[in-house]
Amino acid sequence: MRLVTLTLNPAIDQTVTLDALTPGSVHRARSVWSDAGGKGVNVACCLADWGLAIAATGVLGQDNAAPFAQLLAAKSIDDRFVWIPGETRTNLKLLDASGGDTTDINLPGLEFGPSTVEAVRAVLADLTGPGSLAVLAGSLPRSLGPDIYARLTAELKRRGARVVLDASGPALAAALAAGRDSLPDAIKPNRHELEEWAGRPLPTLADVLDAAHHLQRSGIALVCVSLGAEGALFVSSEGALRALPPPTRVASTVGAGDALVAGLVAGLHDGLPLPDLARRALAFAAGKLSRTGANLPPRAEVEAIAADIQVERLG
Ligand SMILES: Nc1ncnc2c1ncn2[C@@H]1O[C@H](COP(=O)(O)OP(=O)(O)O)[C@@H](O)[C@H]1O
Ligand SMILES: O=P(O)(O)OC[C@H]1O[C@](O)(COP(=O)(O)O)[C@@H](O)[C@@H]1O
Repeated sequence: MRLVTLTLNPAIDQTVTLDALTPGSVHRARSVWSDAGGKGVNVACCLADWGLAIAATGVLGQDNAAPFAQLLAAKSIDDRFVWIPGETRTNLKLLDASGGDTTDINLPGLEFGPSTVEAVRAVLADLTGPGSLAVLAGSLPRSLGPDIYARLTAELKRRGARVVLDASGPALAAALAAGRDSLPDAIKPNRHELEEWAGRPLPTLADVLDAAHHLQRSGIALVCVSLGAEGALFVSSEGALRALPPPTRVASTVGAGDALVAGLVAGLHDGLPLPDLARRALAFAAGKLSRTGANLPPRAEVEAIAADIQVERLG
């Protein structure tokens, strides 16, 4: 199965560790480090660590290319990015050492026009066909309309590929408003993104489950809702279940959602039944949490984490 990820708005994640984050005051950082990332890049990194052959495409700036070129080469990811003049954005991640919380400041990113979109579409057309799987992930540059994921999903589906979508806001809403044949095969909103789509708060697990069921019945084969430290909920034709994260030493939560998506893809790749797929997804997230950057522990360690993950059937 050919696997490809798309990142239209990648980022260099600059993580700044502070003793404590106090808005409005001067901080002296304890440490700072940078990781080339962005949602599809991170998914590709985790899948490469797991041992799958993977291509990554999207749009990157030529002026700060080195960290991405090095990362993709180091992980043997097939680099199919479209490189354009300018700098890929840097996103700030403020890690508060007192409580362990991370505050994300995500910048808008490089803008580009229709000819760059055409170049990306051509790469996707070249990389996908019947049996392939594409992950479309992350925010969109401001120069693009919110229907880009909906259009790309429809094209990929027509070509016989499966689509996993990790998006938010209007881009997610547009993709979920498509006709049944053009819907993504799997989505992974977090609770907040699902609430935005639903247009109402979803305070209880039953509320989240209702919204996820609604989406699954509308034609999305697999709906996974990530719930941070509370784990994740999975709904497919096999039923609904919740998986609980194992006790984990958290080095960085940045990219945990992307690792979860990578675990879903690895599970879909192997045709796992829903409970095992959920365990694998949570194990990818837990494995990544123990490390900085989009890095997984060795495969045997991830498998051992998966074996211990508690899964409970819902409703
Ligand atoms: N603080 C945490 N403790 C344990 N597991 C976590 C924590 N934060 C995230 N996770 C794991 O990572 C997954 C994705 O995290 P989440 O924050 O929901 O994603 P996103 O970054 O997309 O919002 C969760 O489903 C959970 O398994
Ligand atoms: O594409 P967006 O939504 O702007 O998010 C980009 C950010 O999300 C990340 O991919 C991390 O995402 P998660 O923590 O949700 O897994 C970072 O690498 C990047 O800074």
